[in-house]
Formats: sequence, structure tokens, C-alpha cells
Amino acid sequence: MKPLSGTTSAASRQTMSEGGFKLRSGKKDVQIRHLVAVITEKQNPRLIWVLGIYDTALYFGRTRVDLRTQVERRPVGGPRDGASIQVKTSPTADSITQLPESSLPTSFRKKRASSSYWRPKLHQAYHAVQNSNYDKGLPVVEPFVMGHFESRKPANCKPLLHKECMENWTEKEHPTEDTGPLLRAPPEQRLDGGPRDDGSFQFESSASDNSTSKQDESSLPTNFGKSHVSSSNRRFKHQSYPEHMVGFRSSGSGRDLPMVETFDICLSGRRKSSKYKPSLTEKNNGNKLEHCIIETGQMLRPGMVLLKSYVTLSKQVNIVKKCQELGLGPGGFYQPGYQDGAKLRLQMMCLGKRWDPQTKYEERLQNDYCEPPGIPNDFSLLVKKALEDSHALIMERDGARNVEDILPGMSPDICIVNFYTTNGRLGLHQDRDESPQSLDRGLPVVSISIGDSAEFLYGDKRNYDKAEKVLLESGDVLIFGGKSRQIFHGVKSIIPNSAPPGLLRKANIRPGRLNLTFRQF
Ligand SMILES: O=C(O)CCC(=O)C(=O)O
Ligand SMILES: [Fe+2]
Repeated sequence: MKPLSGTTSAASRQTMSEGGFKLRSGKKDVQIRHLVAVITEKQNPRLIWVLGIYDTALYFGRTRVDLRTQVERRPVGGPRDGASIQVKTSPTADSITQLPESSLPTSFRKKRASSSYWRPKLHQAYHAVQNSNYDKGLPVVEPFVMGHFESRKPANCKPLLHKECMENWTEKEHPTEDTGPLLRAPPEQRLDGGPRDDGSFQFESSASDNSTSKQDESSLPTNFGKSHVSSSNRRFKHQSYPEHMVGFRSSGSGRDLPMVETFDICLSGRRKSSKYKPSLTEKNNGNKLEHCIIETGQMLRPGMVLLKSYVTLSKQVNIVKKCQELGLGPGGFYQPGYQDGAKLRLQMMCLGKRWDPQTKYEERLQNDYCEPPGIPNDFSLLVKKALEDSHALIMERDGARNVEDILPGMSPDICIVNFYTTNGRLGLHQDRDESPQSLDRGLPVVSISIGDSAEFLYGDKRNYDKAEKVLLESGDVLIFGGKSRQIFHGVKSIIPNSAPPGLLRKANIRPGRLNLTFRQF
């Protein structure tokens, strides 16, 4: 997710103090009084629109809604019905009559109602409003879901009754040219020849095999679990948010830092299948010792080991909970992407050091300027134990005397945590941004899978047809080091509904897959 890169320039602050909000965007100024809403699409609940209030009306493309009479107010904290409109007027809505409607720029009212036109402006508006309110000691306006909207807005300009708004905004209309630049692949990068059902595209880098590091993904619909940054307190609160709620976290203590969308890897509320009774095996799995890896471990290649069902259920639950907590905090999950707008089809968070497909390793990432959270000690211990057990396996299977020649040990100082929703994936790539020494020594990547299973591909070349496939299930640990350190690998697909029921029940992880890859820089 790119930062919501609005500005809080002196000019915009000044304008705000006159009672309005002026955003310079290209040659035009857009005036917005307060941010009031975020709108998501029905099938594809990514953040697409942020609305502003100006005067007593709310503008959405060409639609004008009179706030005084026609907008329903509902408490913001409650559960969302996906098809309803939910509006919360700004805390300072009482003063919104100060600005005459006539001063609204024509462009704001009449400009073509396309998401590619409005979206960047409204994102800017959102960010600027937040910062401005913050500067003025006003509550930071809470973003919230305002029903579902299918790309095209109603064409009429007349004020709409609330009921009409709702019907129009929930109506199924087919997107045309209007997917917006952030979602469109440059033609030469498009891999699968067209839009996916969710309106996004898959990209593939045109880089040659040997120059390819992890960089070939696409735009993931961001069904974020979300909430808002507390108005009076910008410090992080870790909490669970309703599925598909849009939320933002402040990216640090500096007030001009961007707000970043949050992603909750867990669902809030109870799952429907509450009648589910755990099997005895499942109950035991929470407590029993790791399987005997001599029986369950597999050597896929020299230096490449798969430890099936290695992580117990209770440890998986702990990992999910820890990642949820860290993922909602500073330096937490975000959707990485590239300058041209292409996005990876996953959410990512880094522990220990930060890595991003565009910037590679760096102290702080540009999306939120946060330092990464540290790697929790119990994660590191688990990795070390998995390596030791792999060594035992290699010794047993190969009779190798110096197992470290085949699979070197390592102490992880970086962990890249990925969350794939069920339509997530990751193209074939090599992990080779670690230090030359680390790569030369073949210090392994240790990968832990939790949640839904993944079809994992690996091979010598970046060639999907020749790649081998292995199923990575919840609790599996895959290790690739030594001669296999720089294999090409990727995630072909996530298998829906394949996560262990006990994990769903105890950790309430959302549909999808959590993967942690540990490395030593
Ligand atoms: O999700 C996976 O199994 C692989 C992740 C990966 O390759 C990476 O983060 O570099
Ligand atoms: Fe990788």
C-alpha cells in the first residue's frame, strides 16, 4: 500500500484555518471541508474512495448529498452490513456551513466521475484532513465504510435521498475504463492477458532469470481488516477490527508522517462453525512434542528440507497472535508494490530489518518510515530448533558427517512475514538481497507456513513449466540453504478452506496463509 501521500504544506494548513480545505493537485485546487467516508467495492473490498464534506453537502463525483437531511448517521463501532451505507459526519460538522457552496471549484462538482481522477485526490484529501485536524487539536476523522460501490457512480447531479443513494451505490455496474492507474499493468508486464475477476491484474517482471529477485507480483485486492487511528491519541492501539473495515495507523510520532492502511490477519467475532468439536488428534496436537522429524522430514534437494507438521498447533496459534499484534502496529503489514503501481499479491511485514521489493533492505521503509519490530525470541528459538532437527535428518538420511556443508546453520536477524489471502500468490523469484557473505555461505532461508495450504513451486530456473511443486500445509517448515539457497521459488496458489479447524477456532486467522521466512543478513 502506498502511503496516503497528502501534504500538510503551510498553504493547506492556512486554508484550513480559514474554514476550508484546499488541496493543490496539479494545477487545480480541490476544496474539502472534512473527510467523511471511505468506500469499498462489493466484490473487492479495497479502499477506493474517500469522501469529503464541503459546506453542508457531501460530494461524491457528481453526486451531492445534503448532510442536513439525507445522510443517515450510525454509530461507527458497530458491525457493518456490507450492503448498507454508513455515514458519520465529522466531529466538527456543526461549523460546516461557513463556506458557501458557490466557492466549490467546478472541477470538484463536475469533473468526470472516474476513480482514476478522484482517487488520488481523495487520498490526498484524506491525509491532509487528518494532519490538519491533528495540528489543530481536532479529532482525527475516522474513516469508515460507506457501503459498496461498483466503480461507476450515478450520473445525476441532483441531491439524492438517502434511499436513492443506497440503491445507486450498491447497484451492480460493470467497470469500464475506470479501474484507475494504480491498478493497471503496463501492457508489457501483463502476464495473464486481462483483468482478473476481481479487477486486478497479475504482473510479471520482464527481468531476466538472473536479475530477478522477489519482484514479480501484482495488485492484490486489499480486503483489509481495519480501523482508524484514535482521534486523541495517535499511538497505536492493538485491537481487532471487523473484516473489511478500513483503518489506518499513524506511522510514527511525527505528525507529517503518512497514515498507513492496516491489515488484520485475524477476523474479529466468532466463526459460524462454533459447533465444531476438535478431534482427539487435534486436541493432542496442541500440546504434544514436535513429530519425530526422522519420520516426517523430507529432503527435497541438497540443502532443501521439508519438515511436515513441525510446528504444533499451540505454537501456530501463538505465532498468529503475535503476528497479528505486530502487524497492526508501527512497521506492520502493508501491501508492497512498485513505483508504477504494480502490487504484490500479499501483505507484508518485516521483523528485525526491513525489506521491500522496491527498496530492498533499508533501515526504514518509505511507506511509513517505521523501524521494524524485532524478531520475537520464541520465533528465533523455533528456527534454530528446526535447523538442528534438519541437521539430524540429513545426518540420518545421508550419513553426512559434516551436515553444515549441506545445510549451514544460521541465526536469523530478518524475518519477512507474508500474508496471502486466498487469491494471493507470489511469482517465482530468488531471495538474494541478503549480504554477499550470507549468500556465498548458503545461509538458509527457514520458512514457516500457517493457515491455508499453499502450492509452492521451486526450481533451477524461473520457469513455471519446469518448476517442481510441493504442498505447504499449516505447521510445515521448509528450509533452503547450501546449494539450494538461491533456488527460484514462489507460491502458485492458496488452497481455500484448508487451514486446520483448530487454528481457525483458536487464533481466528482470516482465510489465507501466513508465511514467515527467516534469514540471516
Ligand atoms: O510464502 C512463501 O512460502 C514464500 C515466501 C517467499 O518466498 C519470500 O517471502 O521471499
Ligand atoms: Fe522468497
